[in-house]
Amino acid sequence: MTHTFILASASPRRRQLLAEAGYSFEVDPSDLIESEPLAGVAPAEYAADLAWRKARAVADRRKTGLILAADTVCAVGAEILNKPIDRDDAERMIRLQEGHDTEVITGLCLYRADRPEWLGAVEISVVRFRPLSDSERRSYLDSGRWEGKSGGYGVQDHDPFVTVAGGSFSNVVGLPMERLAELLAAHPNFMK
Ligand SMILES: Cc1cn([C@H]2C[C@H](O)[C@@H](COP(=O)(O)OP(=O)(O)OP(=O)(O)O)O2)c(=O)[nH]c1=O
Repeated sequence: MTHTFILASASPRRRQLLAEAGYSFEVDPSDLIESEPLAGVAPAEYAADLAWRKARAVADRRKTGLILAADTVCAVGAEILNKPIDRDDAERMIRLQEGHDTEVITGLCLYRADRPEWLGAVEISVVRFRPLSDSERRSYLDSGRWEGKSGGYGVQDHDPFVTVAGGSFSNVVGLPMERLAELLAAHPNFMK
């Protein structure tokens, strides 16, 4: 079964995952300015809230249609890692994650602009981050592959220092495809 979504995202990874799974959709990014997490906010709460706000921003503009939005963050303990703002920030994030099992959390929101009604979910995967030598770290940071990616890495880029040790791979890349399919199957009336 295919569904027509409005994908409220500028992420090429989300676009690719949805297309590969055979969903029909158009792209209309939210352009939401992502606020930094407030102290004490749990990563799952933060990601779910941002996904909802991205969906809501597009729903307000479009007035009709089924909006799909997501937000992915990495977490080391309670510390939330968003997209690095520059190379130094990427280095800070990489160093924080080295030698740890980290969590990658994606908040997902399906929002019906015409009613309005929404469904939300949060998916958590575990990523194992091995320590890097100084020269490995430097050459990785020089590569710029950290740009636009939460935590400063892309598990899909096949960098040898990160592996998914638990949970969904697509969730780490930005969209938990299994969870999306479950949500749609569990709420058939939502689609009508
Ligand atoms: C951890 C990780 C994140 N990412 C990406 C997915 C997301 O594009 C990005 C997290 O930032 P997001 O704010 O979730 O998304 P975005 O700004 O790219 O796009 P939009 O808000 O318009 O939907 O990090 C990877 O590509 N690979 C990874 O391994």
